[in-house]
Amino acid sequence: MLADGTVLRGESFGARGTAIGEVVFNTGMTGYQEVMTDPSYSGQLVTFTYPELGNTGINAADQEADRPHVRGVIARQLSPCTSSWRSEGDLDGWLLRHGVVGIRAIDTRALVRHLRDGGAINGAICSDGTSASALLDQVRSAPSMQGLNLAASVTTPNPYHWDQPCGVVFDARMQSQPDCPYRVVAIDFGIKRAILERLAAHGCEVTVLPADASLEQVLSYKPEGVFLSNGPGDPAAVSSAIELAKSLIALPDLPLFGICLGHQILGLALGGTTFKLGYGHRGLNHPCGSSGQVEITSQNHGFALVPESLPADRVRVTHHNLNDHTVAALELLEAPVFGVQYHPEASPGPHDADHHFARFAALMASRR
Ligand SMILES: NC(=O)CC[C@H](N)C(=O)O
Repeated sequence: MLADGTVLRGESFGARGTAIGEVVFNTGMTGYQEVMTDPSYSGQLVTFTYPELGNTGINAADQEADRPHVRGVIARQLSPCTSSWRSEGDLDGWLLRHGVVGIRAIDTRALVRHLRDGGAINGAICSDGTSASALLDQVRSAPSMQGLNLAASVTTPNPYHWDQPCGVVFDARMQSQPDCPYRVVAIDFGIKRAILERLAAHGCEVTVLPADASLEQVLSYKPEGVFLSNGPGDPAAVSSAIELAKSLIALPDLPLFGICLGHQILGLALGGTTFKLGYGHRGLNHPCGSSGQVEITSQNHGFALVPESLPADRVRVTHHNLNDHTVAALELLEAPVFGVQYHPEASPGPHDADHHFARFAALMASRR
């Protein structure tokens, strides 16, 4: 049920119950497990446009966090294959174990057209017999994504260390090992594991700190570079991080790199503002670029920076999303600071944008 009263009927899978959240859609043709475990999807009911989910089961290597973070899953159909080679079992049983409510046999194409025309909207998946009128009341009283700080609910409670690249080596340009690893502090607003793996593949030894880390805490690790992670919710609501970013930008010559929510926080710290996109960018084939250079990118965001709000004398927009010309990446002219709205770590998605990690490593290398 959507907040506008639209009702679609299907069959339950995963856990039974009621899940209320923002209904969005992802157009990727691979990577359902990575999407479901990406903390940036917290609070969302994700409609998968790919018509069949579950054919590769659940695998340890595909986890972006140690549990699913989507609030609910909306599918056309589940794969009938349930063979036993899968390391952690099948999608249905995994969602059940983690209490995530799913619905299948939904006309996902009709639902996506509805969301595309009307915008992302709150909704519910319900398989516990709640009456339609009670459900609609619950959906209509659920908070809007705008103004929600969800980073606090998914960040790590304690600092931890990460220095493991993933087992797969794609291409020599996609890794580098300096004699001594770069000391990086990453602020965790809901960090994906693949980001930590890509930082490690480019020679970083990462200390991950909670979302509310102070400037003193960050500097106590003597970082050569600071990374601001992806994360769920409204970037403008993560005020402590915006203040932290302002202080980091003001330090002389410290490389700073932000991805998705981290990129939005950099823009906000530079005096910019964000707005909510109609239905967001969630998929694996978004063309981004400038000056004739295009990369195909993995995306998952519902907010974006207002281009005119960025101080033109300090900030250069280096990439635009070529579908709608929104801001896709920026750099600060006076300091080694840059952010990308899309996901260079992919997972899932194409690896075209991995060079952003190499750029961060190069900024640190040149300051040694
Ligand atoms: N993947 C992300 O970091 C998402 C950022 C933010 N929550 C948005 O939806 O725009």
